[in-house]
Amino acid sequence: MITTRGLARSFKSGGQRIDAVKGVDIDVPAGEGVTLLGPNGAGKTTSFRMLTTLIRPTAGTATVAGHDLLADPAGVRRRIGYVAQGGGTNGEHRVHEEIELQGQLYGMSRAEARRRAGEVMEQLDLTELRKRLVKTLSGGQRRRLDIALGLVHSPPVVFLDEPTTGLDPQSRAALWRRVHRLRSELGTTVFVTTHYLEEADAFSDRVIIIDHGRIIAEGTPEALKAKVAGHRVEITVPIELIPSAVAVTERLADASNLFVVGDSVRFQVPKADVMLPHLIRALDFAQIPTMSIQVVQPTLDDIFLLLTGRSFRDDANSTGM
Ligand SMILES: Nc1ncnc2c1ncn2[C@@H]1O[C@H](COP(=O)(O)OP(=O)(O)OP(=O)(O)O)[C@@H](O)[C@H]1O
Repeated sequence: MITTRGLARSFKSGGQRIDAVKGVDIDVPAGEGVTLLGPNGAGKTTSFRMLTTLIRPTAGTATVAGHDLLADPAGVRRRIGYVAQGGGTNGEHRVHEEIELQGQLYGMSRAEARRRAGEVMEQLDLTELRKRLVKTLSGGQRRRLDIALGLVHSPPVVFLDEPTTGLDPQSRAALWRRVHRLRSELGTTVFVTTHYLEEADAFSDRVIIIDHGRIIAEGTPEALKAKVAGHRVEITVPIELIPSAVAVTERLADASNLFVVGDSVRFQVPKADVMLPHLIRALDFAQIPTMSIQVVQPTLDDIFLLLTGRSFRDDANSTGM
């Protein structure tokens, strides 16, 4: 459904060249739910804007829904739905009017647009809200409307750029459930961007991790996490004792991929239950008071840390997420 080869985009800004996307190869088969996961500025939106014909690539090729991105952008546009960050709805319209207008923009007759609006409102649980003014909708309801607008012309593939940003956890989970339903009932290919690791993990068939404009890993969430063998241990100590805690941990032969994240030392071990008693004794012996010791299953953050040396959360936090 989506194939790209060496897709790249640079921008010129203030006399500088910014290589936002540095040549990515992406393959998304029909019906798959794929997440493009990356920290702020990784190149997610730029990739989406290229694939939805809003900006031209500076290099590379792509086919989207059977149409060549460069040779036939109009063909691509007819076959895709794109739900941008923040959406673009008119607050003064009623929900059903907004969707019907969008349908007419895609060349439908009024009657056809009305029929399709009825269907997508049903699919996204908007029927009860059909008469409401858009400006009175909650954040979650508005995101559902944005998605309805992207689906009105029954595209086989839909691009959702950070669909859950700004929503509370409950609305986020509800939105994902609806997106899932669309996939299973209509077979729609769904390509999503997010910087929420847990959502990428829970809701994707496949995750593509992008960082500084390059794909650094991809696979099912399970396959990606399996690359981090064993358990991850995280010990929190007073910040001035971090170097001593690192030294103690490094002496434990089976600890690997050791990183300092904030006031904690994070590392992997093949078997946490075997090494924890040794670790506790060693920290005690070195007179390092531990505030907490956690043993957790690896997450996608561990993969990111392993590949980049940075914690995904720290990256996201440092840019105000
Ligand atoms: N029009 C533009 N002009 C100059 N630089 C741009 C432009 N659009 C994007 N960039 C830069 O390209 C890089 C990638 O941006 P992009 O918006 O694709 O990232 P993102 O992964 O979507 O980030 P976020 O999660 O914050 O939305 C960033 O360094 C950004 O500042």
